Amino acid sequence: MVIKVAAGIICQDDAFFIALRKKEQHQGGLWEFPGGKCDDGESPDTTLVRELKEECGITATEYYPFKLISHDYGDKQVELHFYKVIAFEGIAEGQEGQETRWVTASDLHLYAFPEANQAIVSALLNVD
Ligand SMILES: Nc1nc2c([nH]c(=O)n2[C@H]2C[C@H](O)[C@@H](COP(=O)(O)OP(=O)(O)OP(=O)(O)O)O2)c(=O)[nH]1
Ligand SMILES: [Mg+2]
Repeated sequence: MVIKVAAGIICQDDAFFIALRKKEQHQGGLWEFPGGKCDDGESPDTTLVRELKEECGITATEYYPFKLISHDYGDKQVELHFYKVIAFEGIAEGQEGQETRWVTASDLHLYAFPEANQAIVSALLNVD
């Protein structure tokens, strides 16, 4: 079964907001763009807004689809809907005790991301 996920590449002043996945989570100990699984019948847009509120305390107001990545981790198959979030209300802060950082594109290589994110990290280096 493929797990549908929405994740937000939150952009502000040439930096991106990333969060450290908890050790006990799938792909734990690696950095991520905040987001989570779509509930049954939920659109990725709706998931994105819900998860960013829950995990980062922000309300995304302007966002657009950036890349769709399907990846098989062996134990889990995911379909990741990555969005660029270019405007939001509130201050982005980890709401679940997770470590977070604002990182420029050129510093993203200093952080270890899940395998499925490699194409995103490369695209961010080339695009912005
Ligand atoms: N959020 C997020 N998930 C990612 C990224 N890259 C990546 O491979 N994933 C994978 C890890 C997980 O298998 C899945 C997302 O699950 P999640 O743990 O964020 O889901 P959730 O927030 O609904 O968490 P939970 O309630 O199940 O704990 O997608 C990423 O950049 N952001
Ligand atoms: Mg999550």
